[in-house]
Amino acid sequence: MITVDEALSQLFALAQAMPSETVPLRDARGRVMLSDAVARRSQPPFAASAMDGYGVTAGAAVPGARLEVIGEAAAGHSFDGPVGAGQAVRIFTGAPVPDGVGHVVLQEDCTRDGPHVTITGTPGDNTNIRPAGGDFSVGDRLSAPRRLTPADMALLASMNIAHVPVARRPVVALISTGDELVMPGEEPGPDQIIASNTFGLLGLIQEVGAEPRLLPIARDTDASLHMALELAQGADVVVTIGGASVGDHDIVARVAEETGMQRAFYKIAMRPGKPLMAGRIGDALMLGLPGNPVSAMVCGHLFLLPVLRAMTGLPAAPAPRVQAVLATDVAANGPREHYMRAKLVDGTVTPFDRQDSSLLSILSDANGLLVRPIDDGARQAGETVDVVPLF
Ligand SMILES: Nc1nc2c(c(=O)[nH]1)N[C@H]1C(S)=C(S)[C@@H](COP(=O)(O)OP(=O)(O)OC[C@H]3O[C@@H](n4cnc5c(N)ncnc54)[C@H](O)[C@@H]3O)O[C@H]1N2
Ligand code: MOO
Repeated sequence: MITVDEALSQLFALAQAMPSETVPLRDARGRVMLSDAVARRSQPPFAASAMDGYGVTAGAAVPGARLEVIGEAAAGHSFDGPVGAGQAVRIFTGAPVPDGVGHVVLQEDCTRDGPHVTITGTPGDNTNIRPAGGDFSVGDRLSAPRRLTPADMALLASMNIAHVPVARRPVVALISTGDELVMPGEEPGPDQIIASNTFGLLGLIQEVGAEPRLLPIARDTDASLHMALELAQGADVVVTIGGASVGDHDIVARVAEETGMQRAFYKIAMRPGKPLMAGRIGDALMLGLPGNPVSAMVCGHLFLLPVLRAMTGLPAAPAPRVQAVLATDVAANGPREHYMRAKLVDGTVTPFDRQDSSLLSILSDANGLLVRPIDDGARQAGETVDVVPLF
């Protein structure tokens, strides 16, 4: 058995980088931008008013000043002439600030009478003027690689970038295996259960912006699994679920190898998730996940997602961890790294009492995996531990 870290390094070495494609900004949410975006303009492109009010010279922003209103500036409608001593311009939020204006006095601090305005309040030190380029300037960069957030999309739009070079979404073929499985909505026989892992993994794959391809459930026969693997051709990653262990019906490793899979490793010193296998099958990376529902999902978080991120150009890094304070004592750990389903609240982590790898209700309740290193001693409440946050 190899360690989780060793397995992850091998997976990163096996993972192929996705080619770049250009997408319209409207389709860029969640995609990984592959090269720096360079601002094509400054924002704001001109000194802009931050408030509705009156633009006056710097010296005129004093209580009692009475000024002649010589024009109006609104967003999209600038006032061209300069503004001098004794003059004011009616101005609105977002309008270019005319030459000569050093202060925008809030209209709440002004009283208008016909062609004049009197400052009746106290303007204060804030000029209410946003300097040109105060947000960003031409040539400023949004650095790549990065997974584009809604805020990034707004920033790119503001930089006048309409198309973005992004990594192609990795296509992930998902093959559940087992005679006992039926799809949700179907009528299971008395000895059957619903293929749940498929949907948990589908969600994880979607979460990182990859493209799941749900294949029919493969039955526990060579022919059925061969057919499923054939249908997976063209995918960038082939994920099988179940049939990875040592039972008579656990045929995935053998059949995949007959199909040309070159195995990189099999079995990890971890709990849950021990019978994980990986290799290459044709041009694709193959990940054979254990069938126990929680094992499959934990392997999804710890291996599949980091690999998909790396394939799209993000740094090859393990699942992010945070530190938390143990709420309860935990017993010494054994020779496998243990990822305990746990609840993380305000920096304090509590493992669930029941840790069986079949318990999806517990996994659904959990929002973190408490990491117990190999042969870690007993730990007391109050000690600091690592937690992999779940989503
Ligand atoms: N003698 C041994 N038995 C087992 C070992 C071992 O080392 N020696 N390892 C155990 C561990 S750990 C795990 S994990 C499981 C993994 O086994 P498989 O990958 O072969 O999975 P299956 O046997 O096919 O299924 C296990 C369990 O999960 C259910 N399952 C499978 N696929 C799905 C799915 N898509 N959705 C929902 N549930 C699924 C399946 O019905 C079984 O109940 O092996 C242990 N055994
Ligand atoms: O490793 Mo199994 O995944 O412990 O249930």
